[in-house]
Amino acid sequence: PPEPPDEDKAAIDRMLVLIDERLDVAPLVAQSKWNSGAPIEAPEREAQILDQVAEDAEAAGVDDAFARRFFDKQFEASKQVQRRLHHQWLQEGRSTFADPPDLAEEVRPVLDRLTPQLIEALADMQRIAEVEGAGRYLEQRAAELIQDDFDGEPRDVAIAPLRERFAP
Ligand SMILES: C=C(O[C@@H]1C=C(C(=O)O)C=C[C@H]1O)C(=O)O
Repeated sequence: PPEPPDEDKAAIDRMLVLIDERLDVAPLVAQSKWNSGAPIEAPEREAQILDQVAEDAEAAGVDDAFARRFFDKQFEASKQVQRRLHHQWLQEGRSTFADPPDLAEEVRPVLDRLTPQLIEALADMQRIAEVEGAGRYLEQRAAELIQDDFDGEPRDVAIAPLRERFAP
């Protein structure tokens, strides 16, 4: 079957690695919220990120609805990891963590640094979605580059907006 050009494969890999990096932050968020008792859902924080996304997406030529849906799914994947971990810790009767990361000072800035990189990667994905073989390559590499924690469910959620857009 046809494969995308090397350059497009590299761009897909970059996107998948960024998704994985973002998912890797979720356990830190979960730890800090476990200690503070802050809710997993932070709608005003999501809205703030989406405002930034709308601006940056326009500048990068990324379709606004695509960018919004993509980030919504990254939030959902992160919250899924957080909920699973809190559930696990509750079952274990875990007490608070000795040295949790600070959400505002340490954890959210990591996510904020990933946001513009993800938008650049989205601009590539928007173009590559039409390339023959891109969907197949995406599927294959997602399994290799993104963590399969919690039966790979957060991974599936995170890549759904790409899957929907990519040609098989
Ligand atoms: C990551 C957090 O938890 C949730 C997920 C978010 C995200 O993935 O960016 C944002 C807000 C919260 O709904 C957070 O509170 O920062």
